[in-house]
Amino acid sequence: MPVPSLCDDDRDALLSAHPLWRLRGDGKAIERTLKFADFNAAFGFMTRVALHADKVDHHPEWCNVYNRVEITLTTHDAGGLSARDAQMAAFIDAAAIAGGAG
Ligand SMILES: C[C@H](O)[C@H](O)[C@H]1CNC2=NC(N)=NC(=O)C2=N1
Repeated sequence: MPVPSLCDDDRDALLSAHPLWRLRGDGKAIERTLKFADFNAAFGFMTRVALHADKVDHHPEWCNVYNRVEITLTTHDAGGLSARDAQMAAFIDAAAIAGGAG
């Protein structure tokens, strides 16, 4: 099902509200790298995000190496960024703080 993509102003607002995220070169995604104390903390964070992602049917692209988690958010159904990515970035930022991410 198609999802509306963000206009330029809404994309800029997303980046201002979530300064730890950077716009990917093609403008169609945002990225953040998080570092945790150890693998246990990183995987605990990923588990919380995964359960939430499945509940809201919006799934991150990510990579984990020990205590590092690299996350890309984009909306495939929009061909770029949508409000769903803003909502997911907010959830991830809160979960990152709770998980002690640096
Ligand atoms: C059918 C299902 O609702 C869709 O494919 C959902 C699943 N998860 C998704 N995740 C992301 N990141 N983008 C999507 O467009 C998307 N669409």
